[in-house]
Amino acid sequence: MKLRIATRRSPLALAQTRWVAERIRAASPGIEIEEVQLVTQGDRVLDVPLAKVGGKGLFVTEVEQALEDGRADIAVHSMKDVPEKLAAGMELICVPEREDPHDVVITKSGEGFFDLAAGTRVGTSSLRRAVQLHAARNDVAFAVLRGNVGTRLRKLDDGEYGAIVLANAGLRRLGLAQDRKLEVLSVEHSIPAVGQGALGIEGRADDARSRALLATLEHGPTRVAVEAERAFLVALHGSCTTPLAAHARIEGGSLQIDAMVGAIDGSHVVRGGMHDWVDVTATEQAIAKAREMGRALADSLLEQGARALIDEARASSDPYVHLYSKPN
Ligand SMILES: NCc1[nH]cc(CCC(=O)O)c1CC(=O)O
Repeated sequence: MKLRIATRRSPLALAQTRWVAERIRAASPGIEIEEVQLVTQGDRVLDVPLAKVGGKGLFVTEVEQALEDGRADIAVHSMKDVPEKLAAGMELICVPEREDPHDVVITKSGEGFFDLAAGTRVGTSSLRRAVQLHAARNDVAFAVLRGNVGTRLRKLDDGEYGAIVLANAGLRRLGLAQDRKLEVLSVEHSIPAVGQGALGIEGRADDARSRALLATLEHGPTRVAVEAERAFLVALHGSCTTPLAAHARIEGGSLQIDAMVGAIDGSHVVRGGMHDWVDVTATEQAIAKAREMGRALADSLLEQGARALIDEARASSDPYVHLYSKPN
């Protein structure tokens, strides 16, 4: 029996794909797994901020096409890069257990974000990160930072930046977290991106065989949390330049969601949180409730004026001009 997995060729995408492959093999000994490696549009334009060239779909569309064409059975994505809507007939057929979802600040000498000297150049292309960190410290200078995780770390090592901000999950998956001086940012200081740290395994909705092969990887609490975050995202329908965050987790039988939407100039942030009990053993009901909570939290941010912030981000020809020292 053979399973073909479509994947991007970046080190992180390959690490994620091999993490999944290893677990499928453990659950179904004797299965043959083939990697179908693809170079996506998103991989070809690595020097431009992602938000400027068309956003999330860039990494996913060409991988998804391989599923539609029948060149692959499943595709492993970073959940963070999965667009609001998948192609017709496609589903997230498995959501494995989440890695650490938090953002981290990495420096060469190990000082924390609050110890950085005023004026320090902080590398991140994420307006979500910049807006939230600006709220905590308006005296550092944000600068665009692109490239895959290895490239970004090299730019820190080369002294182009005094600090950089990345997802801990990517570092950990690449085995790069342990030899780095980093500070994990709490949800209080930086609410992670929708889906951060989770994987989304996409397949054809009618492909029962792939779904069965992945059944042991499915992780109920992660699925429920991700569904809440994605319902929030869909309700607000931000563009890829919207400083927007939502993070959900299950704590003691309760689902907690925290979310924010910010102005691209960092002048204004609306935030909110919500918690309610969920029974993750009754997954369908828990998912329905999680989605309702995500939508309700979106409504509460809309009541606080989130729409104007989202529209402003969408209309801006250069959303980086306000908070970034050297827009490009
Ligand atoms: N936007 C690129 C991207 N997509 C997923 C990850 C990291 C892993 C994850 O969030 O699951 C990263 C890099 C980063 O934000 O540092």
